Amino acid sequence: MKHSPDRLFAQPLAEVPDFTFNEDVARVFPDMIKRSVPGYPTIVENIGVLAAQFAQPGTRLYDLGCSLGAVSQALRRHVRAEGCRVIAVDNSPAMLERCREYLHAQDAMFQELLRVETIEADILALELEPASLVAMNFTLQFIPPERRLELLGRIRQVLLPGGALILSEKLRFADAEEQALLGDLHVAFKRANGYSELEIAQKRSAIENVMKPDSLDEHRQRLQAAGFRKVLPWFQCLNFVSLIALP
Ligand SMILES: C[S@@+](CC[C@H](N)C(=O)[O-])C[C@H]1O[C@@H](n2cnc3c(N)ncnc32)[C@H](O)[C@@H]1O
Ligand SMILES: O=C(O)C(=O)C[C@]1(C(=O)O)C=C[C@@H](O)C=C1
Repeated sequence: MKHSPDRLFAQPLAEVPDFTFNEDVARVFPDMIKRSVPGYPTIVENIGVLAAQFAQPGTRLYDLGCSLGAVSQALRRHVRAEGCRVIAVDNSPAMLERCREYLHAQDAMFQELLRVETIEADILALELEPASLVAMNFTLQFIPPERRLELLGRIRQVLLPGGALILSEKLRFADAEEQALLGDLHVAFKRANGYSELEIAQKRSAIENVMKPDSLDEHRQRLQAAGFRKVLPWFQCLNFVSLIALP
């Protein structure tokens, strides 16, 4: 599959539009997310490894906000429980079209083992069914904050005993000094990955109205309010974290 380097914000824009997961973003997304999210390849691969410990035979594994299906592909590489089915959901037609192509390319190796169904839908409107694993890799931060508890509550309701939610998010920090330092370190990460000051600034203004990160405390409290009994971070790199939440 052909994907291109991310130069979406390289030229000065008269006005920076709000960030959306459109065709332009879908085309450069593998490069964009790898250069923007510290630890992304490690997180994705290890979601597969963790999922293999929670997946139960004959159950559903959800990948909510699947984008190009990186997590679904990792699930296929690692989960060995019999008769599981991956349900990959995204509301961006551009993302989902490419996701289907990538998964199709992987079918030859894994179709027998782990079937994948892709669904173009708003996860807030989707009827969830019983599942042993739900992964939301950098998706909740794009859900309107006032809808997050309700969504997590519905996920908690469908999770089977012994299952898990794996939730990865960008973090904000209540402490101003921590916020400033980790924000600066994240900018340094982007710079080290070849983004210019202009690209970093324009991406920030594109994303600030659409992506609303929470603090780790807010995540813990909300997950507990949604009925999860245990929340444990298994990965953090700078201001990006991944949590395991147990029903
Ligand atoms: C940062 S990307 C996720 C990256 C992906 N999980 C991965 O690991 O490569 C966020 C995705 O969530 C999707 N999304 C945002 N809001 C959504 C919603 N309400 N319903 C379904 N998908 C949504 C976006 O279209 C986008 O593809
Ligand atoms: O915080 C940023 O600047 C990011 O680029 C983060 C982030 C994300 O966490 O999902 C935002 C959107 C992009 O699609 C990829 C990465």
